[in-house]
Amino acid sequence: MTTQANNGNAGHPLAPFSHYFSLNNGLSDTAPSLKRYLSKMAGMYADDAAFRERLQREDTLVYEFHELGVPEAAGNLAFGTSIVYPGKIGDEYFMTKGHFHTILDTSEVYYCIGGKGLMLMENPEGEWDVREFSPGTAVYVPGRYAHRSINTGHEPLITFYVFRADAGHDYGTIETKGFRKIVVEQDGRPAAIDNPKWK
Ligand SMILES: O=P(O)(O)OC[C@H]1O[C@H](O)[C@H](O)[C@@H](O)[C@@H]1O
Ligand SMILES: [Fe+2]
Repeated sequence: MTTQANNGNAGHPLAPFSHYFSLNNGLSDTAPSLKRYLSKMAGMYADDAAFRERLQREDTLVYEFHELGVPEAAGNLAFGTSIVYPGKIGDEYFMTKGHFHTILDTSEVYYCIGGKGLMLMENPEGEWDVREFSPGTAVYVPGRYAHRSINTGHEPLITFYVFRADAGHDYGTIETKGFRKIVVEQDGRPAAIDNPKWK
């Protein structure tokens, strides 16, 4: 049985609820997913020519995620699944936009259900890291770290995430500066290299 989140009364405790996500494709059949198509990611990939060429052919679905609308109140947790599809723009793997949390100090956990990939992370102090996703691996994204999921495999990368519901998403910093590193295929393997566009 699946019951929906009670979206009202921010600041009041939610009633208990449960929700279904498929272990096969990460999707829920009881709530719509938010879909991010390639056209929403202009300027984010290093190879602008490859981006334009792909977009002319098709506005590909790069990733989608379930967001249940848990009120952004202190004490609540937001959770759901995220599915990044396999593909590349030039040599750079399909990925999420990535974001800092508006409340910079708030962390997040991702648990990989399917596929293969990396979590790319960096903080304002310039420290960065990549952690591998494979089914069964949980990745802890500490507070202060911007984070981007990257699919380095040939199947959808499916993760389940949980974070403080009032954390907020800061996309502007990544949209204007980018991540310090990008992940590209080199000699058939993923490699984190300096982002030529990083400002
Ligand atoms: O927000 P993006 O960087 O586009 O990534 C998409 C989504 O990925 C994960 O599922 C996060 O937990 C969500 O909070 C996020 O919105
Ligand atoms: Fe996040």
